[in-house]
Amino acid sequence: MAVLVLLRHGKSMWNKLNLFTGWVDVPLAEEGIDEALKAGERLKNCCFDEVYTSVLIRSIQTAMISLSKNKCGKIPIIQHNEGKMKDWANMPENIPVLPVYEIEELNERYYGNLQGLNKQEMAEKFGAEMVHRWRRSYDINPPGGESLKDNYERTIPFFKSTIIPKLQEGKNILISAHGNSLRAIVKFIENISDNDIPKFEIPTGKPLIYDYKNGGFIKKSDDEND
Ligand SMILES: O=C(O)[C@@H](CO)OP(=O)(O)O
Repeated sequence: MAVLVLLRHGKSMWNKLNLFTGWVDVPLAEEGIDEALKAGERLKNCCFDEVYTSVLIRSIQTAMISLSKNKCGKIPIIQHNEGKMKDWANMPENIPVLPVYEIEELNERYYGNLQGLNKQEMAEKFGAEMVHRWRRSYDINPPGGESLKDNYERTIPFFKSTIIPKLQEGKNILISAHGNSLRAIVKFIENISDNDIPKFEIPTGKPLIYDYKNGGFIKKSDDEND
């Protein structure tokens, strides 16, 4: 058996300003740092074997800050291209490294022309229903951006080819990513339909914990022990 934890990054500076963010590399707000610490407290006894983030700083910060609370004694080390960084990346044998991989396929959906614009102002300009469809539907693209389906089609092949085999090996995995790349993963593992996915939201900084056994995912309740 293995454990999979999905953690949406804590509130970012642009979440606070209600701006469409997408691939803009915005850091956590103070509130988001606090959420990451609280998530770390909840996960402190979860002994991860590998950690995956997107390449965006808000997901990397959330992973590293939450791991600062971990009691399993491993040192999270962001892995770079071994070829170029081999000497630098080499850690002394006696350090229990927790490898952290930055993965582009885990990025937030690309919000195209909306990035940097205010969500409320866009609702006033284009209508609340239209903006809700851009934000939460499965196959409607925001102007110049990715639909959730596009996001799914880049995130799930990575999840199947890299994460599932690790879980099958019994490795405990933390994925620190974004509202929409994680909605894609939850859609896949919980088999949520295209019609139902618009109703599904993932709050910032609140871990979703699954046991993985016999090829299936069993969601754990918020207060269940690890
Ligand atoms: O703007 C974004 O990148 C995302 C997440 O903050 O927004 P939404 O939740 O509306 O998809």
